[in-house]
Amino acid sequence: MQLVALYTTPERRRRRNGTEQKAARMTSLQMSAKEEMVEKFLDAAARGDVVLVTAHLAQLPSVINQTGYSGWTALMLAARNGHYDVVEKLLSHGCDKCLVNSSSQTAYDIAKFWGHRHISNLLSRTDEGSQRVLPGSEVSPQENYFSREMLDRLSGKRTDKTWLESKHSDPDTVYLMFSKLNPMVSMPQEDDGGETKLCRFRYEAVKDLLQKPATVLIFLGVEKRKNPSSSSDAVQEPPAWFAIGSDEDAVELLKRCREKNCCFPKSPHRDLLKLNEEEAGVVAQARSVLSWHSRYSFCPTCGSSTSLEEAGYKRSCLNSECRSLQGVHNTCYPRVDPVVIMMVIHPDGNQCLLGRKKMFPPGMFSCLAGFVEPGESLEEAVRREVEEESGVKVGPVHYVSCQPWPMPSSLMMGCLAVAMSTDISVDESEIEEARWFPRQQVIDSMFKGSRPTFSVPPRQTIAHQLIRHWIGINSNL
Ligand SMILES: NC(=O)c1ccc[n+]([C@@H]2O[C@H](COP(=O)([O-])OP(=O)(O)OC[C@H]3O[C@@H](n4cnc5c(N)ncnc54)[C@H](O)[C@@H]3O)[C@@H](O)[C@H]2O)c1
Ligand SMILES: [Mg+2]
Ligand SMILES: [Mg+2]
Ligand SMILES: [Mg+2]
Ligand SMILES: [Zn+2]
Repeated sequence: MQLVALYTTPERRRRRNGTEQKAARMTSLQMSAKEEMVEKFLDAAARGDVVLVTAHLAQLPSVINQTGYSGWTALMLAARNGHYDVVEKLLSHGCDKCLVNSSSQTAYDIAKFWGHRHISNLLSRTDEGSQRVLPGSEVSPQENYFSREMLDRLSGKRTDKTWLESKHSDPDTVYLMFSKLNPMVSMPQEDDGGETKLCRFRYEAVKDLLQKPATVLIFLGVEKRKNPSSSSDAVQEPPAWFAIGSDEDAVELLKRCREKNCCFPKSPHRDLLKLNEEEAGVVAQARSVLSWHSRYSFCPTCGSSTSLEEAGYKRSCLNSECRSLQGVHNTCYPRVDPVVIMMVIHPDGNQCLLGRKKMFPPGMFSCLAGFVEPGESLEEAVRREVEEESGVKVGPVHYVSCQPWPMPSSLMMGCLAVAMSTDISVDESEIEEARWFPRQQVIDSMFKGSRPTFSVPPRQTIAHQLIRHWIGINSNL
């Protein structure tokens, strides 16, 4: 294993490799203020100056994962030099512990190589036996795309008709427009960083639609307060958000919007992954509830018509004799389909099992996944789906994090699992190919290193995050 030796000052650090030699030719005057700050931050981390590290993070939070000229992050430097308190501080600020240096080492690899066991334990909490390949809980919870909640759902208000009506006509209320389950968005312009944005409407622009019987209106929640202590917030309620599902012609709906480049995306699997994290969370909620309404127009118990209640969160049967009106029935409420998605680790701890479906883009491999069946635990669903799809037998299973997946309404529960057998025999009806991939090959593909032999799904998918998670916690030393 190749590890660059460590330096404690920016000057010494830059002398180490090609990039560094180039940087050494650069005087500090030529460095931009930002670059200089990054170098000072990295130097503080390498020296174990937790006070200075904290000050830099407060001044410029984006510095946290920067690598500077050495290609090492602050976490790697602190892990190299055994600075436990700096590692702890960086983790508590949400630093990315999966990043690798030019030798494909994570901070965990580095701490382990240099014998800082208290730090490698902090970075992964690895134990003996099967725990060796199946490390424990994350230091900070992982947040997946579609998971962020920018709205407070205020479910208690769903039955408060007076409050809801006052919010309908409130000039601050935000309405999102959906056609065939897709939100109206403005497509990226050159000057806005390539982000797709939701089109937001006010009451005046949509009030005629709210009167139409075919319109489905969902109360999504009120904006979470960013600074709850501010005095103006105490008197003013934060804006409420609603989603409108309309059956009007999409071209007519688009005419209502004054923004440029508006459309209803044709490919949700691609286009809904381009929103910012906050809007993605709102779309996950709205799209799943709207899709439930579109699929459950009639009572699943007796087939009668239903009425929409509780601000879009309930459908009640209109047949007074129906069983669904006695007691609580899950047919009346929006459905969520649980799915397990798993990163299966080889018993040697250094390879993982990935598969590809026929519909995947050429060369892409991903984690295996499957629907949880009735009366089945998460762990059993993982074992059954992996064996069905690849023939591999799985032992211990650990939950990592989950992701709402609004196509139309899955909850992806991400797990790590240890294989107990290694022979692969794929179920060709579901999977075209499954293979064991060595860690180095996965790192090369993930970080576009040398000669990637395959591709992984985009960062917005939990599959991608599970693969990164494994790279970050599992060393190949
Ligand atoms: N976010 C991600 O990273 C990610 C990655 C992989 C899969 N997924 C999602 O996970 C879902 C499940 O994965 P899978 O397709 O491999 O599952 P799977 O292996 O269970 O196979 C799917 C088949 O199971 C059957 N099935 C059983 N219950 C079902 C239900 N409630 N709804 C629909 N079909 C059901 C159908 O015949 C379907 O074709 C997919 O729909 C996909 O959208 C998301
Ligand atoms: Mg399956
Ligand atoms: Mg599957
Ligand atoms: Mg299945
Ligand atoms: Zn009924």
